[in-house]
Amino acid sequence: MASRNQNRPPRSPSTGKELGDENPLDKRRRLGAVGRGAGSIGTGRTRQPFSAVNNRPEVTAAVAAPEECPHHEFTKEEVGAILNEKLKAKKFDLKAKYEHAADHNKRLKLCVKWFQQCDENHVLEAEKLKNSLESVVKDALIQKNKEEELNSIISELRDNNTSLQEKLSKEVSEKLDAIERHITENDARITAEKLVASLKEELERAQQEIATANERATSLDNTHKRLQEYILSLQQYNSKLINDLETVCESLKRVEREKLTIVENLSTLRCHCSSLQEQLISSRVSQDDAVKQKETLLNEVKCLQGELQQVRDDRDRQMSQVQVLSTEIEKHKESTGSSLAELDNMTMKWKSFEDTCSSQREQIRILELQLASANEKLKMTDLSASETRMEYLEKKRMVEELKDQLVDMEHKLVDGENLRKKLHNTILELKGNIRVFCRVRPLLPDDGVATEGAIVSYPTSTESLGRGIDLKQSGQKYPFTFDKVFNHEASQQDVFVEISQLVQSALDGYKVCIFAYGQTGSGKTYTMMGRPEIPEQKGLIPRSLEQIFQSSQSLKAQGWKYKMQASMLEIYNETIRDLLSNNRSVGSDPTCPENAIFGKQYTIKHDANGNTYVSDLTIVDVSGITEISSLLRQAAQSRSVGKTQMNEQSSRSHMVFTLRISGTNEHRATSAGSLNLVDLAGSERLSRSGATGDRLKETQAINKSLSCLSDVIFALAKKDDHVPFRNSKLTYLLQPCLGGDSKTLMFVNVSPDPTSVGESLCSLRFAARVNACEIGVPRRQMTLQHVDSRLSCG
Ligand SMILES: Nc1ncnc2c1ncn2[C@@H]1O[C@H](COP(=O)(O)OP(=O)(O)OP(=O)(O)O)[C@@H](O)[C@H]1O
Repeated sequence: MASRNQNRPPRSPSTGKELGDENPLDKRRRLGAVGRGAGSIGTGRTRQPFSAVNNRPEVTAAVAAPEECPHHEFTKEEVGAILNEKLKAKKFDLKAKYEHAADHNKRLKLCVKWFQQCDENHVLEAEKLKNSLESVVKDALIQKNKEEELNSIISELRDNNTSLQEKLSKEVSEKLDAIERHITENDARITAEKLVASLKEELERAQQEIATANERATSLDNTHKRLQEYILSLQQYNSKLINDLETVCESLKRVEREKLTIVENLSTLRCHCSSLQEQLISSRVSQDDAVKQKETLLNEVKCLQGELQQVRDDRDRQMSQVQVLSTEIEKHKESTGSSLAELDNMTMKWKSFEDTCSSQREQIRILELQLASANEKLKMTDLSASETRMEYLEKKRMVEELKDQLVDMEHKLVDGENLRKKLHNTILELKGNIRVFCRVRPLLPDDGVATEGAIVSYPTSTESLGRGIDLKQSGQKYPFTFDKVFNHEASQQDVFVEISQLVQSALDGYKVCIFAYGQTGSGKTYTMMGRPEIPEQKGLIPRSLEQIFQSSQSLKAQGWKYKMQASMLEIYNETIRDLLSNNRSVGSDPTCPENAIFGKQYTIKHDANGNTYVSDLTIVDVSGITEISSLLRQAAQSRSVGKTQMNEQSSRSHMVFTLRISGTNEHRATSAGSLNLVDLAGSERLSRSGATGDRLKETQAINKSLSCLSDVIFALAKKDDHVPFRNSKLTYLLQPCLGGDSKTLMFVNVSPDPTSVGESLCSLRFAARVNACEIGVPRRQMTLQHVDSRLSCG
């Protein structure tokens, strides 16, 4: 700032204007004033103010009354005004003109006088100035010397000054730089301060975050510890399970060995039993003979006793006769009057009677001997009969014991089989595989006739008993093993027994999916739905629902309450259709556009828990089997069915029945399970189906979605990163069941029809692929509060 003032030109002290801007008259006046001032100093006269030095409004007063003020000082403008003044009076007003001219003259005189005075003053001043100039010149010489000195000093000073200026400019530039630096530093400091402030905020935030993170870390640590404990307990449980598994496997082997020995024992026991039964029968026969013999002997004895009695009666009678005769003889002898002839006669008679008596006595003795021997025989027979009876009772007891053993063994066998199934299921659950059951339907009247025996057979070896199936095609045998194989004799109840545990787990909070796959007419709909109106022919869907309702009723005693919601849809030609919608006309042609429910989107969505939802789908709250039965009837009537060359009533769509089960318990535990039962449309070769028009379109859509299903299965089996679930509505709908954490079971239905052997082979190969698929360990959606938080799971 100082340097800037230094560079400025000097200002006039009176006007404040810069002197460089001063006009020449003002300059002259200023100099005059200086001169007058100087003169006044030199002459000692009173200083005459020269108003030209300033432009104050004295001018007007001077012009107005010059005659009244003989020392009036004229300004340039006044002089100019007086000189240029013209006559303002009228042309013919000479008096006025004269007065004006006199006045003008007066003023001019005054002006001239003032001018002369000024001039005198100037002369005086000039002299004074001259004198002073001389003294000044002297002074000037002195001054010049001084000036020279001063000049040298000045030049030195200039040099100094320049160097100082340079220094100054340098310093100024440095200072400017420093200022700039300072500014930048200031800016930087401000930004740094801002940064510091923001950093402080961030620090605070970070500290807060650290604190929360620490809290989280501690909680995570706790969780980690708990998890580690849980993992440890799981590992222990796992190792215990593995140990259990090993022991169970060993016990299973032992059980199987025992089973084998039991089976052998059983067969030998059966043989023994049958021989014993034969013996029993023969002993019964011999006992019967002995009894008969005894009876005949008893009859004989009775006859003989009768005869003996008769003989005894005869003897007694004859004895009484003899006595009568003897008394008569005594009478005759006493009377001696009877004739000797009569006496001889009588003697003869008596003798003959005596003979008869002795012969009869002999007969009696013989008969008594016979009776004794018969009695002996009877005793013997009785003895042998009682022995036989004893033997029979002993044999009977043995048979009973064997029967008990047999029942025991059969129970053991069933228990062993159940244990094996349970272990097998546990192993599968641990492996996370899709389970596959195979079902072969009986031959139907419309099926072809096999030329070289049946195409389906079942191996009888212990390891594949009930699990193996062999398919014969062109003389070659293709063996397959599944988790269970049901032959054509298996009833609906036999099939249901095997899946009842799986169905039960839906109540326990698991997602369960059962679907039936197979060529058209192989028995999928029969297996899944059956004929609900005939009790023995009810399929898996009605049976599962009955079981679920019964179990939910019995679980009420343990404080569980369940809410169940049912929905049913079909995927027909890649379009979802609501089977429970009341807006839909029943039994109608699926290809007819009038059957579409306008405005309904039916889009499939999966949530984070792997639950599937279909928008706009009718969901019905159900609380009993009667409601379900009517829903199933409604759905069956709405389903798209058509006749094909392979099946009278062929399902032309994939049908999905879903029952969502949510349970709550008094202890605030909750479970959320679901049961998905799927009856797929049947695969069929276009060449065999004989389909045209809409049927052809349907068949193509069915085959495409089933091929998408097989693509998904193959990708899962290969553990591909990308599984094409979205390629079809069916696979996208089944995504949580195929690629998630649900318990999934597939039924592969096989037709024993020899003309379908190619399709059956394809189905069995596909099923074998499915059986090898690992989809993950089933996860239970269950929360248990107040029990053990570690057991809570999604
Ligand atoms: N286990 C069985 N016992 C008795 N009859 C059966 C059995 N399985 C299937 N059937 C009969 O076979 C015929 C075809 O069965 P179903 O309609 O269930 O086949 P599908 O595989 O569902 O065929 P589509 O895929 O064409 O619908 C029906 O008449 C059914 O009653």
